Amino acid sequence: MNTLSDLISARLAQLKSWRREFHHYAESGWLEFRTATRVADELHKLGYQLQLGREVIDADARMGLPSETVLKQQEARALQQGALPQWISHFSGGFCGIVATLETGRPGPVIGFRVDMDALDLNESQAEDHLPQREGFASCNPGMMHACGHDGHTTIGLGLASVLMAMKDQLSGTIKIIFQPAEEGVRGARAMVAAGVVDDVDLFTAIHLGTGVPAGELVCGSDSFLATTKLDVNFTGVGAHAGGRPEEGRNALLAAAQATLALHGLTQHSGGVARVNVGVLQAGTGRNVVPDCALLKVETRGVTNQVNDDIYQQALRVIAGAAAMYGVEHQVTLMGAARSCTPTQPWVDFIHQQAEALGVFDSVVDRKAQAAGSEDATYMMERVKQRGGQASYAIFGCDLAAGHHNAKFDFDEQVMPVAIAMLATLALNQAQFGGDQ
Ligand SMILES: O=C(O)C[C@H](NC(=O)Cc1c[nH]c2ccccc12)C(=O)O
Repeated sequence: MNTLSDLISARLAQLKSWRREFHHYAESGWLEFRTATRVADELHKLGYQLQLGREVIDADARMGLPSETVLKQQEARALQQGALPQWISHFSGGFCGIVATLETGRPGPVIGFRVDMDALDLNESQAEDHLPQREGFASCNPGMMHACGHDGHTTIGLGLASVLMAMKDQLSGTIKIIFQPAEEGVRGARAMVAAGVVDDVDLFTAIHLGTGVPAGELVCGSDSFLATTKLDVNFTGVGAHAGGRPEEGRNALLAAAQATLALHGLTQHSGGVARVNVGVLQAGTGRNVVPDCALLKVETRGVTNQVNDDIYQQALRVIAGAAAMYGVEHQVTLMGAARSCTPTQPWVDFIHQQAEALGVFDSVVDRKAQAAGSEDATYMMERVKQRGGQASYAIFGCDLAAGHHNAKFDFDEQVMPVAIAMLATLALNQAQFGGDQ
């Protein structure tokens, strides 16, 4: 009988080829058409039961969806770039989610894994010292780049699916692998939770590679995610002749500018860390026109859901106040959201103990004080916990060529087999959970 490590070794070339394909055809959030068709096809060939598109994405719970025009254009482009036509109808319109299920037929819990598939809105470096460029697999899509490692996550999900199917006679319970769109901007997970994809999951693990964790280290229960809300604000004023009749205008630019300055003062909270960022301010149309339009792209963050909710409510008051000051209309659109969430300690302990026993890590830690980012997998974790299940977020340390969200980001591909070995071990040994650890 093949051991887990033999099965993974036999797939190293396949892993590299998948990862480089996904990297080359990078697709931003809600536009993962080519990637999703390829993932669905591989999972189908492996023999997984698939739930696709609208079955796993609640249309109304999607946040930050691109326009109909962009969705159509990008789907057409994906087809030109080799998206598989037999699968595309499931994902059409921004429904690029997949859940692969393996029912072993033997009693046991439902163990769930979540990986994400989207790229960032970023141009990839074309410098020769950037390995993906040098080796010919840099993104072919302008303004879209896998600069956070989700190409690796997608590959880890497929590799895990492949080895678990090969070992299915040794598994019990049910295995569920969730491929999520639109993690960037924290837009996709809520829609999958609303569609019920984790409602039957007893043991849940989401993953990330890199994030500054050194190569050879595993963080079993990352717990440093900030709750966050992303919002677009459109101010609508009245244009007027800036010299002749300025008093007839209603200045949307000034409202947006006033709001921006006030928003950046909103980070005081006795509950702990709070953040506000206005990342984009666009306004006006011409030098001698009182600006009648302005757009702000804003995010709030907080160490707890409560802190973020409080800051968000204050932000809404500041925005409304700034609009009122200048007599302009304003409209707020929710573009994304994520929660803070603590992993459940028994599952963190189990991952820790299984990782030590696997013996492929130099260092295994429960948690790590980290740069403060956000993650919408926290929605899934919260839902699983609500139902009495176990949930955690594991980070696989690895060497990075440059930081996340940088045009020269690249990760050492050796992390992929390590992550697959770890996650497969959890699935193989989950019957031991809750017993004598
Ligand atoms: O809010 C978002 O858009 C999600 C995005 N998420 C990440 O970057 C993932 C992440 C979370 N924590 C870390 C720490 C370092 C790198 C990346 C991360 C963020 O925080 O801006």
